[in-house]
This record gives sequence, C-alpha cells and structure tokens, in this order.
Amino acid sequence: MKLKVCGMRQPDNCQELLQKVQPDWMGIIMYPPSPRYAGAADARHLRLLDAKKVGVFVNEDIGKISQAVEDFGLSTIQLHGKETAEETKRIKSETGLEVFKVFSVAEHIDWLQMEDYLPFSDYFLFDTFTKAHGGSGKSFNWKLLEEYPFDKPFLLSGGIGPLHAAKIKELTASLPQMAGVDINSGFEVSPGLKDVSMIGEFKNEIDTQLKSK
Ligand SMILES: O=C(O)c1ccccc1NCC(=O)[C@H](O)[C@H](O)COP(=O)(O)O
Repeated sequence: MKLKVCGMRQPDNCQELLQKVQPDWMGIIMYPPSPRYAGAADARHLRLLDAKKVGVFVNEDIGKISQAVEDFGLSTIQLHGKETAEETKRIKSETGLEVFKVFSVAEHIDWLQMEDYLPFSDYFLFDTFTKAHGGSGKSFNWKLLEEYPFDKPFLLSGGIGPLHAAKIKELTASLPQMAGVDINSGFEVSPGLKDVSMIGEFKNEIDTQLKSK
C-alpha cells in the first residue's frame, strides 16, 4: 500500500520522516493561503531531499508550476483545484512529470466528469470538499468509492487518522484500484509539523494488514 505524507516543510522533520518511514511521496503545499505553505526559503532545503516530492497546486499558472518544479526538484504535480482536463493535459505534457488529479467529494461523486482526465493523470486522488481546498481533517463518505468505475489507480485522502487502518483494509480488499493513502493533519503536532512515530506505527499497521499491495 502506497503512502503519501502531505504538508511537509521543516528540515529536521522531513529528514526524520525519510529516515524512519520512507513514504512513497512527500507532499509540499504550494498554495499560499495554506498554513502548510512552503515558500522560497523552504525550497533551499527541500530541493536537496532524496525523495519523490509532490507539489500541491490549486488553480496555479503553468509558469509558476514549472518554476516550482525547478526550485523544489519536484517529481509529481498534484492538481488540487478546478483544473480542466485540457489544463491537466498541458501541465502533464509541459512538465513530463507524474500527475495526481484531485477530486473533492461532497455528497456524491460525478464519475462521468473524470473520464476526460484519465489519459493525463497517473493517479486520481479523492479528498473531502472544503472551501480551503485541502487539509480539512474531515473524511467524506468512503462508501461512495464502492462504485468506482475505472482501472486508474487512486489514493484515498481527507481526514485520515491513526484509527483508520482497519477501515482502510476493508476498503482496499474490495477496491483493488485503491493504490494507497494520503495523510496530513491527522498526524500533525502543528500545521506542517508531523509526528513521525505516529506515522511509522500507522504505516506498519497498514503494511501488515495489506501485505499484497
Ligand atoms: O494541506 C493543506 O493545507 C492543503 C491546502 C490546500 C490544498 C491542499 C492541501 N493539502 C493537500 C493534501 O493532499 C492533503 O493531504 C489532503 O487535503 C488531506 O488533508 P487532511 O484532511 O488534513 O488529511
């Protein structure tokens, strides 16, 4: 089971996470209003980290995305706003990087609107709808994913905490397209600072329960 730890920023915290947990991806928030926003000063140390780094963008200009790819040494672009399929296509082709397209879930999921994104997204990511776009700490109704109609792998996100390991196991057993989880505020000491021990325990738990992924 793949693990993305989002909202990383502080040098010691990033190093500790990489040494002790080795997540598949480390998310860096490129959206200035977020309390987890990482700016130019953070790029100086984040660019040196030997990890797959996901830049999380909200309706961002392609020029700024390309600059951030250089400044932070990104491996992956996460599009967390209302980016169209055409914009997603352009960002994918201009950067040549892995792309996660996010769909924010409120009461229901419109599967049809996702079809256009299939060729330009390496993973879909489902997060809880919030006016702040992400990092809400709230879960959506995961049962909605039982109707997931595509082969495209996806990551589950939104309000995941240490007590969700068993529930995640149940979900992934019936949904092989669920490739992993994205965790954030449920494992924080304060915005942008993670409790690495807690993440390590959670990873062990989902890995033992999900040996096949
Ligand atoms: O984390 C943020 O502050 C954030 C702000 C704006 C857009 C996206 C943001 N986070 C992106 C993520 O991938 C988070 O992991 C995801 O929203 C889940 O967060 P949480 O509900 O805190 O687990």
